[in-house]
Amino acid sequence: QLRQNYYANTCPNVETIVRNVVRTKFQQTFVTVPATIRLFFHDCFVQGCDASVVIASTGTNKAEKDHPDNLSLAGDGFDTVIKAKAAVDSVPACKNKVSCADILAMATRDVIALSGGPSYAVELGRLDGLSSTAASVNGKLPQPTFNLNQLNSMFAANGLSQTDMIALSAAHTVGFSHCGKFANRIYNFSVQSSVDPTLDKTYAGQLQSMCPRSVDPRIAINMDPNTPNTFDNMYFKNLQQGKGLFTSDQVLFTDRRSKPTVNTWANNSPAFQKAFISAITKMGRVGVKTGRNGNIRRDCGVLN
Ligand code: HEM
Ligand SMILES: [Ca+2]
Ligand SMILES: [Ca+2]
Repeated sequence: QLRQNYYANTCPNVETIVRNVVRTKFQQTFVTVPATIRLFFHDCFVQGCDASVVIASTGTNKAEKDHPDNLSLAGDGFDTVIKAKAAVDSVPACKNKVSCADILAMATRDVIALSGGPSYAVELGRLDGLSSTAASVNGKLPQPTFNLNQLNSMFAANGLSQTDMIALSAAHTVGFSHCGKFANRIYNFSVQSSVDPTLDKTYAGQLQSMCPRSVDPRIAINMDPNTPNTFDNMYFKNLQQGKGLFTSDQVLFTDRRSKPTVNTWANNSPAFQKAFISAITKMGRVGVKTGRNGNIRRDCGVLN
């Protein structure tokens, strides 16, 4: 059972310590923001929010982070967790008292606020997981080609509603995507149309020029063409204009079941923020480890 102020007696300043590290890192590079948010998402959807995604592979174990779906997780998310853990552990009373899973949850809350998103109280009390395997990632993370039914069923498997799924998808209001993740929408889409007809034509042209056919696979582009560095409700306004980058983004507007929610949040930022806080708080409860199912990792990248 998670709760706010979980560390009030063991490490009362933990939230300040983490926030200071995250702020410094944010000032060094904006990528800290999207990298940390996505890391939290990929952690929670595989074996629950237990920092299993942070574990490094060893000679005998291929860890989650080396599964194809996680190879594009930006290093700055991992770095944020490692640095915050070091700062927490440098306080004697706090040493080995705060889980890596909770540090990731706090850092995610902090980067969202730093980039203009809503501030919220974060629930704590997760233990770190005891295993991490690439095989366990199979089928657990959504693909950019997913339709609404596929998105809904994968989020429902984690106790999240369609409304939660739409709110959480708005995390694509910050950050980057590699060209290969949406190339199918701008080249050879179908027999009828080489470009996905749900994509705005001008935007499709811009995507083609930023991502030519044989582009260097390392090239990444902003997912929000308007406010890439602000955590705002622009994501929904973009969808209304056919500027959703992935099929899984644009479908939220093209499917009549989710369109009303997109329209509401495009016009009402406070309503979006409220829904986002509720959804990310729920996501933070997925598969939480307690008792003998977890521990406090000494090194976030290595199982104790
Ligand atoms: C709804 C289904 C989702 C799909 C299909 C999806 C898919 C993707 C893909 C393909 C990328 C680009 C990765 C790359 O090429 O580097 C991406 C990036 C990102 N995703 Fe999602 N995602 C989904 C939901 C979410 C959720 C729920 C969150 C967090 C709450 C999230 C946060 C992010 C962030 C912040 C980035 C940018 C990462 C960076 O710049 O390093 N996504 N997502
Ligand atoms: Ca996990
Ligand atoms: Ca934005």
